[in-house]
Amino acid sequence: MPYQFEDLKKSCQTEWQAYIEHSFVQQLGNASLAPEAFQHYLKQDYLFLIQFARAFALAAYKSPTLSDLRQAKEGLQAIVDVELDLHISYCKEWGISEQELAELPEARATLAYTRYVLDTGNRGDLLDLHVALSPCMVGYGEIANWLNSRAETIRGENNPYDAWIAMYESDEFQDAMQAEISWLNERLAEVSPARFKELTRIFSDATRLEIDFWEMGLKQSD
Ligand SMILES: Cc1ncc(CN)c(N)n1
Repeated sequence: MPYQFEDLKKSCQTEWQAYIEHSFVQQLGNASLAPEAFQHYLKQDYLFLIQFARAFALAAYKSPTLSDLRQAKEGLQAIVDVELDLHISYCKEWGISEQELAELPEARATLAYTRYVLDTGNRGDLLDLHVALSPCMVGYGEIANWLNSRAETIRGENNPYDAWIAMYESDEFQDAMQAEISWLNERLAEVSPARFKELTRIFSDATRLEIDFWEMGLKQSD
């Protein structure tokens, strides 16, 4: 049976669920999250996105084909030209200036997660790198869908975090998520059981680091 992205999720079901349904996410959905926790998260996510852009630049370097190279270039461009600009204006709405963002130190959870992804990509090939990136690229889309499926989730102006949910449920993000799943499914269908086992380690590590990122936001730890 060829492997698929769903099999990566099944290989660490407990961790995946702990990531998607984390208290940070639940509190964001029911509008009970402390604004300070969200601001701390937003600041660190700015630093995260910068490193994430570097990971796409690494994906370009690791691309064996023109089509992979184009995909990496588009990913890099989307983060640098769109996502980071959006993030900076969103931070402004939450009282965080661009100057403050530029001077922030990285929290340990940010350092650990982003450098893990970059190191995995450096040591491995393009598939290793994409598997390390996939909890990030797929998880937030799934989180938005999960929040929307819950009766406890408050949507609209009564939830100050509504715009955050809206961003990840947008067609643009959901399409990028599906494209990533398709790319992975094509490659995973061809790997051996031994190779798949290696990839499950990477996927589970990155998922656990996403959990730590939520924890960092919730506890406002540095
Ligand atoms: C930590 C983290 N993980 C995922 C995403 C969604 N790109 C994000 N913005 N930040």
